[in-house]
Amino acid sequence: MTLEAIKYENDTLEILDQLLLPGEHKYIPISSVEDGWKAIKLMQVRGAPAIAIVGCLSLAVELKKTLFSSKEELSKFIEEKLNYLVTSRPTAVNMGKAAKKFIQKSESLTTNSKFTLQDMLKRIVTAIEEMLPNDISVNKTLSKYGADHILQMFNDEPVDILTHCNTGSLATAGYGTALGVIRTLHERKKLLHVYCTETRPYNQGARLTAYEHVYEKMPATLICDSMVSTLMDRRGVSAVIVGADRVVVNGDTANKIGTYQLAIAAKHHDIPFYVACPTTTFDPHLETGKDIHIEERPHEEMTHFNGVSVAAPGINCWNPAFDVTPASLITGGIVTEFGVFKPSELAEKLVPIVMSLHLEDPDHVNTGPDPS
Ligand SMILES: CSC[C@H]1O[C@H](OP(=O)(O)O)[C@H](O)[C@@H]1O
Repeated sequence: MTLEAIKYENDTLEILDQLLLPGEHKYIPISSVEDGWKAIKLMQVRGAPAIAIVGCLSLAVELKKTLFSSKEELSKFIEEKLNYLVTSRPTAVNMGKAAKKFIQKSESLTTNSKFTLQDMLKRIVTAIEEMLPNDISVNKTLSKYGADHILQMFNDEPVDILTHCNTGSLATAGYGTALGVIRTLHERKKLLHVYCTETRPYNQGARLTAYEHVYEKMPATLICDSMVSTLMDRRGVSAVIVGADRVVVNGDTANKIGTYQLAIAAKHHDIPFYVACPTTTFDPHLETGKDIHIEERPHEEMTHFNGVSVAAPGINCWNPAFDVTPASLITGGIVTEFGVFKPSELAEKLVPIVMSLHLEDPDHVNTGPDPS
């Protein structure tokens, strides 16, 4: 049983307030898109997949209690609300892709006269609700591929893994991406030890990943971000696996700040470095990582801890929430639900898959650029 970041039952949406973890385990209601936007912006819920799921479910909740007079009015409402949700956190691509997908679906249903207003509302809400089980299923599939790939590299011997930030059930619908691979290794009794970094300044590792490890009794050790190179030098790890917020066509990857230097250290120590993400985190429209918008967050996240100042008052700060790891440092591969790819394989092998995915939508009518 994993921790549950998102609860959606009987048309009611609640999220685990991750700002309070690990000290307090409290669910808060999300009753509108505005509630969803604020919770994502404040990082009460975070993690690329979870952001998209909570954002879209907040729309579903609001749709169910709003009256519309026409399909055109409904379609306009959906487009406005989804585009607003995308502004909450710009770096992760998942919310933007989900918005494109559902806006296109809404436009298709509006123009297709065989669907009534009620049909359209039901199909949009159902498609949003399906994000939850789909995410868990996709995470379990990619985790299997990732664990298989790592174990194949180490002759099926148990491995030591290093990970960064939080990519587990608190960042997704319930299983996890990089932490999903670690979970699978643990389930197969092939996880010797997992090291998690504290992940300054928001401390997703110390507060969230360590919480998941302890909750599930995984053999885990917390280290400071600054200890990574010494860990690799003095104790050694078999592989590093991290999540992603946006992977682009050449394999460059935006992920939590600190990932880039983790990859440099892994390269120096000849340790395979993996990125694990569902294809909802893959952006087929950006060729390289130089064009990825990196979110900068409030200085207080660096200068204060639980409201207590831990830095010299008045000092200037720079707080980019993410960095971009060049494809050349992702030496293990990019782990997806379609398999593990070298960064150099993405353009030829993954882009066609991702670009065709939306064609499987039964409501898809080619009314504009693909949402992938
Ligand atoms: C599967 S979560 C992906 C990604 O999201 C996290 O960022 P944040 O906590 O700011 O939302 C982190 O970069 C994870 O690797």
